[in-house]
Amino acid sequence: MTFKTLDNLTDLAGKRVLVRVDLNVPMESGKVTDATRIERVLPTIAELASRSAKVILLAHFGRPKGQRVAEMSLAPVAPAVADLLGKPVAFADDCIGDVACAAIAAMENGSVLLLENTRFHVGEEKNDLEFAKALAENADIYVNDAFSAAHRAHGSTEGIARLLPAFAGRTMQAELEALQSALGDPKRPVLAVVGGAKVSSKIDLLENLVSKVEMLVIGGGMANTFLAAKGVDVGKSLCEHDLAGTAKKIMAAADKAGCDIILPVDAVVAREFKAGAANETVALDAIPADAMILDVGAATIKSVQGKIDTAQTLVWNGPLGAFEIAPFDQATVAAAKHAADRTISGNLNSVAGGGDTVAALNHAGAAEAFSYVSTAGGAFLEWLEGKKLPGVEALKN
Ligand SMILES: Nc1ncnc2c1ncn2[C@@H]1O[C@H](COP(=O)(O)OP(=O)(O)O)[C@@H](O)[C@H]1O
Ligand SMILES: O=C(OP(=O)(O)O)[C@H](O)COP(=O)(O)O
Repeated sequence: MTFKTLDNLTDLAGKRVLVRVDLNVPMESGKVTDATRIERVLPTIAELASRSAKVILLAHFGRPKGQRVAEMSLAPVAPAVADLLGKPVAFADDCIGDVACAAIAAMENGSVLLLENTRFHVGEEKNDLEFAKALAENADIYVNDAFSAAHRAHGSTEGIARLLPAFAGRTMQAELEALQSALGDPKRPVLAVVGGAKVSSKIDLLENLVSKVEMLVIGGGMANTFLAAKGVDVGKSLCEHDLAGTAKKIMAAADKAGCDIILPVDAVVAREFKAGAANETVALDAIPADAMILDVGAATIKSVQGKIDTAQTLVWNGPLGAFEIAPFDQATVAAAKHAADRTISGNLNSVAGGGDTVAALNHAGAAEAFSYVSTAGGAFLEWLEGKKLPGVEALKN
């Protein structure tokens, strides 16, 4: 590794250490429903606190686009971090300016403070120098432990690393080492499963991914955009119709690269996005105009399991359906269990990543069996493509 780690830091007593963590955790009614990302950053926080630093946590939540959106406040996450850490975590209502400055000035050595969502400021996503300077002026040292946000060139992931002495946290270090050992030279054939809801931010990745893997299953909300591009009427499903051209380009690139793209052949549809909503499994030419696809159907599950059987390596980001609301978790759970079984029997190297994907694997009881579970989704897909991640690059000497 070409960057400095916590091992390169000496005499931390009283130092203000700004630690970028990824607290973009799944939440329901103000409660954290999957704490994996929090658990992963505890070693860095605990180590810095035990070395008497003032530990200032910096993170984003959701995509508020520079606005103060109450539902995207990090305030409810502070007690969840405190519970798992076993010590108090104070909260400041802003990440820069007087509020942040006063909260940091009040810190004792070895204490922990969480600052409000960095994305409440437009300067964060613009990677604005003034915003990064406003963050940096409250600290002596910067530590980045958010591998899962390292594909974003934002003020708190990239800009600030150029303004303060910058170090990789324990999780950043561990994620890069683990991904290299699991996927640096993967056994082939490699199967990628990509689903979920972040269609526009992940679809471009697929164009390069098809030249790195032999098979690509597209499920979840992502599949709807591909189905629509192929002329399927997807009704009221989550779908980015304006990305039809991109979807076609990816299918053409896959053809050229010899990558087998597997799209759903049937769909579970409902008229409401809620647990227990009345639903039916239909063929693709029978999706009602007033319904939405919330999961892939039984025939698709079978086909995905068949692909898992032929793969030596599995890379998975994004659930196959809206797994948080039963019964639309069925395909994700069935595929996860199947991959877990094959991993346990020694036939598959399985790597999964992404905040919701990890939650889905935990929900399926399959996470423990996977060869490696990364906290990162988009970042690990970009890493897999061989792209340089701005948050990692900025840490290099
Ligand atoms: N067909 C679908 N329609 C709507 N939402 C879906 C569908 N399939 C999956 N999702 C949603 O995708 C979300 C996860 O996607 P994403 O954020 O891309 O994954 P990750 O965080 O693992 O990278 C979940 O909240 C899930 O409900
Ligand atoms: O949840 C995240 O990424 P993921 O959905 O790819 O796992 C990260 O916190 C990055 O969030 P972003 O995709 O809104 O920049």
